[in-house]
Amino acid sequence: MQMQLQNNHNVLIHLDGVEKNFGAVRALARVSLAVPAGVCLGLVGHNGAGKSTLMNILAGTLSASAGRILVSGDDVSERYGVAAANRLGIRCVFQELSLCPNLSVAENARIMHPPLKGIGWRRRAATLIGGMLDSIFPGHDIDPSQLVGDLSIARRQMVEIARAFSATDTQVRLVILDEPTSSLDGVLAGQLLAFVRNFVTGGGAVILISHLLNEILTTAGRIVVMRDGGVVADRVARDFTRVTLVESMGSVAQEQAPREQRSATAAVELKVSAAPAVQGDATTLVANRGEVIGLAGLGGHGQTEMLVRIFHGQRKAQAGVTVSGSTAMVAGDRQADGLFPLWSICGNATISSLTRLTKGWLIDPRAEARMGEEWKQKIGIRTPDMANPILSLSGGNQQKVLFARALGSDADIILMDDPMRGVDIGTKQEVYGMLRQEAAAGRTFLWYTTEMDELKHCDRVYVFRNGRIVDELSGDSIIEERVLHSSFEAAA
Ligand SMILES: Nc1ncnc2c1ncn2[C@@H]1O[C@H](COP(=O)(O)OP(=O)(O)OP(=O)(O)O)[C@@H](O)[C@H]1O
Repeated sequence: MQMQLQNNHNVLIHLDGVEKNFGAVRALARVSLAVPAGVCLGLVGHNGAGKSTLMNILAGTLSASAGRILVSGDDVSERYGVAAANRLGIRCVFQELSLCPNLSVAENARIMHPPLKGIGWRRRAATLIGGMLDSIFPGHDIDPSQLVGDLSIARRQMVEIARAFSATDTQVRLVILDEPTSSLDGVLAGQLLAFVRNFVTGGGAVILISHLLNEILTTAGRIVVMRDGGVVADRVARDFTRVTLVESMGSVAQEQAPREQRSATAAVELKVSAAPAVQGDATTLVANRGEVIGLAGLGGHGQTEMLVRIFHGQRKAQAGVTVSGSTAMVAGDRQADGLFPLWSICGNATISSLTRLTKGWLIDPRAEARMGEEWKQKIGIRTPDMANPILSLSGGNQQKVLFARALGSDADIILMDDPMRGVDIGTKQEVYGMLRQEAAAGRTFLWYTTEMDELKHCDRVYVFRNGRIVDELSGDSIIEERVLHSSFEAAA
């Protein structure tokens, strides 16, 4: 099989028996992978399975501890790195976005394209990136002269993707997309996946990493499944169903039952009442004790601002916002708003519970470690030691820590800003169960999600458009068509 792959001219690059260790952690154990041209290769696996590590080796940003890298049958392991990958036309869109926030969109494009120099380079860089944004995301509203730091996380992700596909002197042959749609709403994700299908039809190669299995099943021609640092399946996509894919990842496919209706006789206790700053009519978002309230609509239409308004409303009076109880927030942009990058995993998980963990004037380190350990087990944080740095965790495991921080706190109201970004399917199912239990015990959740499937866990859903609430759905009316209809119709 391996010989076959090496001799196959269609194979762009071949990793053979690649290993990677981070201290005592074996991230990759003898992984072999052939990347063919003209194919979208789907790469799936649980959080911490080794997907990003493998892609970093392919992109040249990490070197393997052992194993070989073959290009057109030649062993290039000794001289492989970022420069070699660039020469080969291999690009990577990393999970943690890598744009410089203090530079404009065009200037960020220039960093990847040294040929854009001399008089007028800024204009040419703007034309290059603007053109690629138009091709991938028709109708986008990103101006190449905008500062990246001023863009929402979704727009940053779009720029990063467009930059990876744009070419000057080297033809783009392989683009690695590590959870590219994690911050995009359904419409933008659809545009990207359509572009990917076109790109591979034209002979390019894409490796698509995603925890959204529908994306993988509808876009990939071949699917590779990783588990615990190894490849456990590598087959044509049509050989998989959603159920067999989940099973090969080591999880059990559970049909998501819709949330049970709350009893009509349950006592109603208002926890949050809030109107968007630009609402302009009497519509108000209302959340009662024990309710799970969804915030939906196209990305960037005021949902995050609403959550932030409620979060601040608990601390400082704000017009149109009433909050009865304490709040905790699970941030959507974990890099910018969520994590303390220099702290340990345990420190990050327990920071919102310090009052409970303090003895006298000091934090009790044993109580803190106990709480960290408890959440490690409860939510499955994959690490040998909770005292390790937070950045030693895979992206999805970092996100689990943010959940642990909020759910482990005493807050009555949990605000969640698209909180399942990068979380694997097995963990998601456990978290949904936890949310139901916590809601039944009296906690209130306000949950902005870009995943339609998650709305069925909500009691009521508010659809946002242009910063305003344009629809309120409950029970059987929480269906995708209705959400999409409201998201678009209201614009007319
Ligand atoms: N810099 C690092 N230091 C220590 N351990 C690391 C480092 N980077 C990754 N690891 C470990 O390597 C393993 C694989 O991580 P990797 O990021 O490749 O997983 P992944 O499959 O991409 O997960 P996710 O779906 O959460 O993104 C994990 O156990 C992770 O904790």
